[in-house]
Amino acid sequence: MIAKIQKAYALTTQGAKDLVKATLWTVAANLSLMIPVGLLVMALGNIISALMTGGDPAQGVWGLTALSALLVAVIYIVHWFQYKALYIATYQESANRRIRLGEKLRELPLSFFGNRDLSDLTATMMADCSALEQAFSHYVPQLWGTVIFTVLIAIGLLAMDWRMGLAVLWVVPVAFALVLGSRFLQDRFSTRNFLAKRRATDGLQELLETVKDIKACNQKERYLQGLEEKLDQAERATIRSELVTGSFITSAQAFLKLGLATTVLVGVSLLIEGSLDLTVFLIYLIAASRLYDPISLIFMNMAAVFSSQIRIQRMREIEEQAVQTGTRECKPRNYDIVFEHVKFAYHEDEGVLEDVSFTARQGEVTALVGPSGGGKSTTAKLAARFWDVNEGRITLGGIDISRVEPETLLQSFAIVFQDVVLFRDTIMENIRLGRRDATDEEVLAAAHAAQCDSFVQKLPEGYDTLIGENGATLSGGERQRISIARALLKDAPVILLDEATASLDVENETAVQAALSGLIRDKTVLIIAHRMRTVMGADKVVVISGGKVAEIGSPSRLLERDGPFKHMVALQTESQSWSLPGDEKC
Ligand SMILES: Nc1ncnc2c1ncn2[C@@H]1O[C@H](COP(=O)(O)OP(=O)(O)OP(=O)(O)O)[C@@H](O)[C@H]1O
Repeated sequence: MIAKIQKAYALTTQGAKDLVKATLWTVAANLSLMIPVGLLVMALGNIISALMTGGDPAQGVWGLTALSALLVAVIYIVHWFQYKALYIATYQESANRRIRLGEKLRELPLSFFGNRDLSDLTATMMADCSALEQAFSHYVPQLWGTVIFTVLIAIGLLAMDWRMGLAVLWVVPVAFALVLGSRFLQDRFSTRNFLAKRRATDGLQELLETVKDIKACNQKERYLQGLEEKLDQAERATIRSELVTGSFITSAQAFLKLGLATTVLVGVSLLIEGSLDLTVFLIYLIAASRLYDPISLIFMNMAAVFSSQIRIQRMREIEEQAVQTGTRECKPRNYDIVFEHVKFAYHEDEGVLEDVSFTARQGEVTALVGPSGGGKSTTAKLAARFWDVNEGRITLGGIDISRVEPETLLQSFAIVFQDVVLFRDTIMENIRLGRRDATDEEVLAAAHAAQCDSFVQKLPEGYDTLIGENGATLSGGERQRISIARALLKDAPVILLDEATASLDVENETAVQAALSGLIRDKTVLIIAHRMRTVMGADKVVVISGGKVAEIGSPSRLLERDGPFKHMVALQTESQSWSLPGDEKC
């Protein structure tokens, strides 16, 4: 049963067990709320029998008061346990769910992120987790707890007097049928509502991320119009969904109240007939007045649980994604990277690389060059197993990298991308990301070698200065120097440089290149370069064009041929002499 609950609600084993516990405590809490009804019936029974027999109606009042005090304590204790089981366990599960999701995301291949909208993923991590937290602390255990409680009470009512039991209970299955029968409609409208809201949130996030470009293109009005439309759609979808759910739930709740009328009618006729005791009648009247409220609550909880299904489904989708696996030991005989007939596509039928074969040797700089969109970055990222190849294989020192667990493999790589990611932390900690256990002295030495000193010294607290989100307060060149410092600190045997010095001015570029030459000694260096100046010092050039290897050789050998490399060099030399129209006059 635990396994089924776990699957149905995307919970951990402990979460499923806690859910059962919370449900049982909810049953106990609901049953404990019937204690006052029992006490009331006892008190009324005493008074009625005293009045009928001419005795003292106040007789036994102290005993009843003492019993009431005891039972209030019982109610309190039961509710305290219910609270603990409901909330503390749920929040614990919610924390576990977030950690589990985070762990899962860490293990997922980048292909997963390429196919998913990142704001949608953030929403799953934040909004879906919070909504499920609410569902599991409020709705699900309450729902099942109240269902079990209702069944128990119904059995009791039918057993005591089946005629009165039926008079109270006949409305329950009809009202349930109304809510369950409308589930299809409720699901449909709540899914539409969910998707419309998600589109509006995505639109809003996109606006915030691209506000600079929208303003620069003077498209503010057009963009805001689109966003307004999305917000309107979300509003309409919410109203429709609430209307559909509300109509069915309220109708079912109103229908339940008919039971009170039938209880009175049947009870009074049975009393007149003389086949029903007055105390029993009172018990049914009180029971009917207390029973319908929890059932109404069941209907509301059912609607909330139905609308949580889409979130549970999304959570399950992520949890069931296949992860990249492999051995946790990687001892290559050297650090040569060999591409053997590699074929790769990000999406089916959209091939990016086709039969790519080359070797990047340890101790050499291998430059990947070629036209934009040709597949250079893809090639470099495949070497670090960011994705798995579709055909062929890539080896590191003879080991097929698809057999090595990605995190283990990445220990051998230091990577400097074009788009540097920085965290809202001090510069010191941003550099330490290269090697968590590095001492302050080692971090400072790496920063110095990457030419960070010149701009860090101008910051108010030097290396302890906090930088804004993704280093928004730093220039492109400064961000790149921090990224190079990270790579220097990591000091890994394989280095991937994606146009690492692209954002630097000539002075800094020369200095950083000097630092990089120290870093790359005896290592396998795969560099993606757009500027031919960077490439000329490489040992080998691999020209990748249209996803295929167009040429391989040393820069000097390739320059002797009349191939694509020579053509690219000629084009770039030509473009260097290009100037803005009118410059000549200055
Ligand atoms: N994450 C991705 N998902 C889908 N397609 C992608 C992804 N990254 C790149 N592509 C596509 O793969 C092709 C090769 O891209 P890649 O970035 O490897 O080229 P590149 O030679 O490095 O280009 P550039 O010099 O402009 O950086 C392009 O058509 C690109 O649109």
